[in-house]
Amino acid sequence: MGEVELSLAAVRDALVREEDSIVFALIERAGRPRNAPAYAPAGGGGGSGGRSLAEFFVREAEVLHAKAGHYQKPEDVPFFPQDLPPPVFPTKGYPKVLHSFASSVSVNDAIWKMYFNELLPLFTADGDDGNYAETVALDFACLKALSRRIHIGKYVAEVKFKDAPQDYSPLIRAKDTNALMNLLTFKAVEEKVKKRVEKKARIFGQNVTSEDSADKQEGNADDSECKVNPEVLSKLYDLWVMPLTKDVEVEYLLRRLD
Ligand SMILES: C=C(O[C@@H]1C=C(C(=O)O)C=C[C@H]1O)C(=O)O
Repeated sequence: MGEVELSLAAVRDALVREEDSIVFALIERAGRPRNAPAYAPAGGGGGSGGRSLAEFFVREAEVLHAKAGHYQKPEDVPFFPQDLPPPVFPTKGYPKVLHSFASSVSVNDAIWKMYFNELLPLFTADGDDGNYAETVALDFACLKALSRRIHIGKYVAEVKFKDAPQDYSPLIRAKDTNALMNLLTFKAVEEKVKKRVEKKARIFGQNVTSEDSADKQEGNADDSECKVNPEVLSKLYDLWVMPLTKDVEVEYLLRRLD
């Protein structure tokens, strides 16, 4: 997010753009089999600290990204924030449109568990091709795209609060999590989001040849030919991405009047 003027339409546009990154990242990861050894804790020694290759990779990658100036914005949240180094180069700063605590709101632990325990088995084929280093780099791309999308929920919450402080403030003071959740939920929007990500998976994930029929170009490819099953995208959003985005919204709102 870079805009100073926030509107719900602009924030929703940002969420729509993130869908493309998520669908493409999943398509890329689905090009490899499960590769389970990349997720098994390593034996001691060898510099791994006993961690799995996946965890080792994300920790080391985040150190590099932090040095390059990443993780300054509230929607860019590291999975391992402890002891990250400061940027080595000057960063430009960003417009502060959120409450100052925004950067500390994180649901990355839940995203991490969901990704490795629930999602990976749904969209990767059983198997082991030995390409572990490539595999964990692709996992990092998936995790980053998911985390960014979900933490944009902070901006969604800020806009919703600004649009109706009289509705949100009493619920925030009463710490009424359920009522806040109901107030910020738009079921009709959620249904559209699910349909759209499913369609994106169908269109982005088809095999394109120079002889494609018009049908295929309109997204009517057979689902079994898609690189990621489109229903997995709809399920991912329904069960995890949207609920976690709303958890971010609630967590942000609960502290909005501090
Ligand atoms: C993000 C929003 O808040 C909620 C969460 C949604 C989502 O994660 O896509 C969609 C609608 C709302 O229930 C929104 O209103 O756009």
